[in-house]
Amino acid sequence: MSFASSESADVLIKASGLTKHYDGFSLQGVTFAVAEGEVVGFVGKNGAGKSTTIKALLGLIKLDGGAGSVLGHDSATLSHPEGARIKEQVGVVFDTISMPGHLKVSEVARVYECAFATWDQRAFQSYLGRFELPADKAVKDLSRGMGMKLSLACALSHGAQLLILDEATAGLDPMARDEVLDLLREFVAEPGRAVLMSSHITSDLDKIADRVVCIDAGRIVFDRYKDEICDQMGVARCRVADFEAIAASGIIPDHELVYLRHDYGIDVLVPDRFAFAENFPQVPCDRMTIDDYLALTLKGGVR
Ligand SMILES: Nc1ncnc2c1ncn2[C@@H]1O[C@H](COP(=O)(O)OP(=O)(O)OP(=O)(O)O)[C@@H](O)[C@H]1O
Repeated sequence: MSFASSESADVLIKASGLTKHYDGFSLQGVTFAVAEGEVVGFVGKNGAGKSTTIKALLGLIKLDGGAGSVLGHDSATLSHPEGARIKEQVGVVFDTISMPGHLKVSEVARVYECAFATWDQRAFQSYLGRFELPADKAVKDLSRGMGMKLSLACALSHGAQLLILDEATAGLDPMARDEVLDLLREFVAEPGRAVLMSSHITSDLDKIADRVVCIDAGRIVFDRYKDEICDQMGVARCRVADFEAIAASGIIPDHELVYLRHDYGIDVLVPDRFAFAENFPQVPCDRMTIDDYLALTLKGGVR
């Protein structure tokens, strides 16, 4: 298991040994941090524990063990009245729209104005324009993608310092997702800010994440800088004979030789694709994507 370190910059989110037991599922000592200036992608299979972790960090569920903190405040206190001021500084988007369906898009602002002293109506209007959201349409009549855009517009319009997005780009078309990624880049470019986003759309994370944290069955299985994965690593597309030759060469130590068999060959995780290409120029070795890395890590075998 590999863990990146966020200790040099200000830590805006900290999960320290979070545990939570449900019937048939447990979060098991989830530990990671998100530092100022970072976009951290939170990935894992369905039911791996991403939303549970996010809810625990936001103080929406009670932990059985460990502690979370958001902007330096204990997660457990965020749902108390004194946590309201901290929550103003956190923009949260879940994959479901949590606004009254009968409200028109233009009226949603009134609800937020009451909830957030920091509500910025001008910013909200500008996001409505940018996302081409129809002001006179009722929330219940929005498409899923439009609803997600509205939730994002709200999350970005109350002066948040931190964005926590749970599957927030699901349901958006590729162009809308690119727009949202641009917004997130703009957001995080301001000092003192960070983004934690869970997503199954790893191509989005390829484009924007600084780090990727992966959870599986309630445990963190890796926490790595994206550049380490995408710029340095590779996937060797091997025939059986290539695989045996790679194993025999010792260029990748046996206990690190992670592979995944397919009908058409064997994919091998290559820690340094440039060194690999020098040693095995005849074996095709692609740049590693986050998707490849997830598949190899979660489904691959170790020789
Ligand atoms: N309130 C609850 N009561 C019982 N079990 C729960 C509860 N909330 C979540 N779980 C269980 O916890 C596990 C993790 O769920 P969670 O929603 O955190 O997964 P996830 O990684 O966000 O999945 P997905 O990618 O499908 O959204 C699942 O097995 C789920 O059924």
